[in-house]
Amino acid sequence: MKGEQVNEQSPQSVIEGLDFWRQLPAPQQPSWPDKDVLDHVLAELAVTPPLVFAGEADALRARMAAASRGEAFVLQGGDCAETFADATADRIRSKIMTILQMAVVLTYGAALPIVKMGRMAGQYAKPRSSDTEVRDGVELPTFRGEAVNAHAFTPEARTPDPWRLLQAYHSSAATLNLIRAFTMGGFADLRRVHEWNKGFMSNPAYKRYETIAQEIDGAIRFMSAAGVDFEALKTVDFYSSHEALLLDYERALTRIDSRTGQPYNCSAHFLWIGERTRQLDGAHVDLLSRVRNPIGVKLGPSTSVDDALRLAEKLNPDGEPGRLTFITRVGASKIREFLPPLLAEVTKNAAPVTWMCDPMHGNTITSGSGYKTRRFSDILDEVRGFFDAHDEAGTVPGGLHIELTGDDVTECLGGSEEIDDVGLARRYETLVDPRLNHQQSLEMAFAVAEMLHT
Ligand SMILES: O=C[C@H](O)[C@H](O)COP(=O)(O)O
Ligand SMILES: C=C(OP(=O)(O)O)C(=O)O
Ligand SMILES: [Mn+2]
Repeated sequence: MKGEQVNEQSPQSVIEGLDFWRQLPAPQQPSWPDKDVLDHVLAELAVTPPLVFAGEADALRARMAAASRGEAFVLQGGDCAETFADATADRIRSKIMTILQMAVVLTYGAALPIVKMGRMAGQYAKPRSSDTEVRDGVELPTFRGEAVNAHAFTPEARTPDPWRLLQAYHSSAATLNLIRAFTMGGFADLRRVHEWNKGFMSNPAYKRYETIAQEIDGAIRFMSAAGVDFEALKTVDFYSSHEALLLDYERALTRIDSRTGQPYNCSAHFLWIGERTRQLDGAHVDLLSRVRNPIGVKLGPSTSVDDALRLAEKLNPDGEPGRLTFITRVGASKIREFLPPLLAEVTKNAAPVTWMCDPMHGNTITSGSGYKTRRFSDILDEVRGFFDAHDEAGTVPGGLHIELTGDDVTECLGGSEEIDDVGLARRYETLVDPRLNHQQSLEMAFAVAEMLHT
C-alpha cells in the first residue's frame, strides 16, 4: 500500500507517507461543518513558520534519552486545556514560575538535572469520553478544546469552527515567544527561583518540608561560597509539548527539515498520543511514527503488555534512545499491580523507553458537590507506587507529567492547605480536568523530593 513503508524511502515517498493516516481510523476528530473553510485554514497553516526548530527537537530527544538512563529527570506540566484568554503575560509567567520552582526542588531531591517541559503553547485540543453533553434536557456537542469549539453551552459556541485552528497556532506562537523570553532573558535565574521558593516556605502550612527546604538553601549557599558561576544558571532550556490529537493541524505543522530531509512535527518539541487514540493501526500512531520528534504515549489501565510491545516496535523501530516515552496513568489503586509486569516485559523485549508517570488521569473522581476533581493524596500515592515499582524492577523512573497551573485555583482536593469539597467552589476555573494549583504543585515537588532523597 502506498506510503506504508517507513524506512529506506525516497524523499517523495516520505512526504506521501505523511498522509497515509488519512486512510486509517482517526478517533476523536471534530465534525467540522464546512469542509471548504477547513481546507482554506489548513492551506494557510501549511505555509506558516514552524513553531519549533527541528534541531531543538533533536536536543530534547537526547535529554529524554538521558532520562531513560537515569541521568536526568523530566518534569512536564501545564493545563489540561489551555485557553486563548489565558495566554496572557501574567498567566504564562506564573505557570513558568511554578514549573521552574518545582524543578529546583526536584533537582535537589533527585540530584539530577531536570528536563523542563510545558503542556504549553499548543495544548488546545481535547479528547472526550462523550460526543455530546446534556444540560437540563438540552444536548449539544461536547467541548473539545479551544482549537475546535468554545466552552459556553450554546449551539453556536459548541459548533466546531476551523478558524480556531489558526487562532490556536497564533496563540501557541505568542506563548512560545514569551516562554523563550522568560527562560532565556534572566527571569529563570536560579537564585531568583530559590527566593520564590523561600516565599512559599514562609507559609506555616508547609512546615513539614522545612528540613528539605533548609538543605536546599544550604546547597545554594555552598555553591555561592564555592564560587559557582551563577551567571551560567540564568537561562534554562524549556520545551513545549501537547497531545497530538487534531491530525489535520498536526499534519499541516509537519515539515521537512532542511538539514536532514526528515519530517518533524514543528508544532511542539514533544508530542504525545492520548490514551483514547493509541490504537496500533490507527491514524494517530501512524502519523507520529513518521516524524522524528521525541514522542510519548499515554498508557491507561487497559493496556496489555502486548499493546506496549507493539507500540514500541511501531513507534521506535530503530530502538533510538529518547525517541519513545511511555506515560503511565492508571490510578493510585492500580499502579502497584499494573506496572511491574509491564516494566519487566518491556525491559526484556523492547528497545529502551523513557518511563514517566501521569498521576492525574487515573485518579479523577466526582466530588460530593459534583465537581470533577482529584485528591492530592491519591496523586502522591500514584507517584510513590511508580517509584516503588521501578525500584523493585531495577528500571528507571524518568519523570512526571502533571496537570497544573500557576494560579490560586481550587480544583484538586487536599494538600496542606486542605481544599475540601466546599472549597472547590471558591475558584474552580478549568474547562476540562482539575489542575494542581501553584501551592499544591510546589508541595508536590517537595513531597516527591523527599521520596527521591530518602
Ligand atoms: O484531559 C483528558 C481528557 O480529555 C478528559 O479527562 C476527558 O474528560 P471527560 O471524561 O470529561 O470527557
Ligand atoms: C487527555 C489526556 O490524558 P489521557 O489521554 O491520559 O486521558 C490529557 O493528558 O489531558
Ligand atoms: Mn486532562
